[in-house]
Amino acid sequence: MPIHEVKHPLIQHKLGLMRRSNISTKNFRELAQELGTLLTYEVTKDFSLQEATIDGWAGPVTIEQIQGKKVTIVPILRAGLGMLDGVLSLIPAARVSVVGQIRNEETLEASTYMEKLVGELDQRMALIVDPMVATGGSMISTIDLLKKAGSNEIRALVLVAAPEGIQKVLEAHPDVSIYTASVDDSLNEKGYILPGLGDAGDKIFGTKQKDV
Ligand SMILES: O=P(O)(O)OC[C@H]1O[C@H](OP(=O)(O)OP(=O)(O)O)[C@H](O)[C@@H]1O
Ligand SMILES: O=c1cc[nH]c(=O)[nH]1
Ligand SMILES: [Mg+2]
Repeated sequence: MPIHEVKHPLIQHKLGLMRRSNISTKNFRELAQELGTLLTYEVTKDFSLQEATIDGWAGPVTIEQIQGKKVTIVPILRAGLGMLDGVLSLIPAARVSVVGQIRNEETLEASTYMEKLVGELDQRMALIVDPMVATGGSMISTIDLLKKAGSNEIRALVLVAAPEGIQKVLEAHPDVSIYTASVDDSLNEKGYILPGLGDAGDKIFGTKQKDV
């Protein structure tokens, strides 16, 4: 299924806390990382296990391991950095491919300003992280460039997604699965998600808090 709205109580509780209008930068940042971790738990649920026999304290023991699963985490700058450490806490050996996308606040079009990808993308699952899918432009542009560079297995972890953006992403890339803490209601006239979180980048980095 390409869209997974993860209804785990911890995820819903923490997302609810992030929606408070008076939340501090510190608290917003902590919750974004924690949700990054919890969504990673969900997105890795179908990773396959292989048996291996190791030396245990009482002799040989058969254990199960995730083997041969290469992953690259792809934070979309800036706001995706706010979830990166949370994802890395569960997949510490993952390589990180950084993509910078900035949305023009007038036209709402995304443009790429940075692209630093790891090698062997055709052999890795790419996990894109960004708190928001609003119009979907930043996500589509990121998936486009990953595919051009060789990615063939892509999943996205987001905190809040608008129905309009989900539809656009899945029309453009039906093979990509999106894991989100919430499918929200709509976009406002400025392209912000309702009820949403406000401007996620500004809240994570402590830059200007504007009314959206
Ligand atoms: O779905 P879209 O309409 O493209 O909007 C979503 C994008 O907007 C935000 O980034 P922004 O461009 O504000 O950059 P920032 O992370 O540096 O604040 C957000 O983090 C997404 O990347
Ligand atoms: O609601 C939104 C939409 C785009 N970017 C954000 O940070 N928030
Ligand atoms: Mg922003």
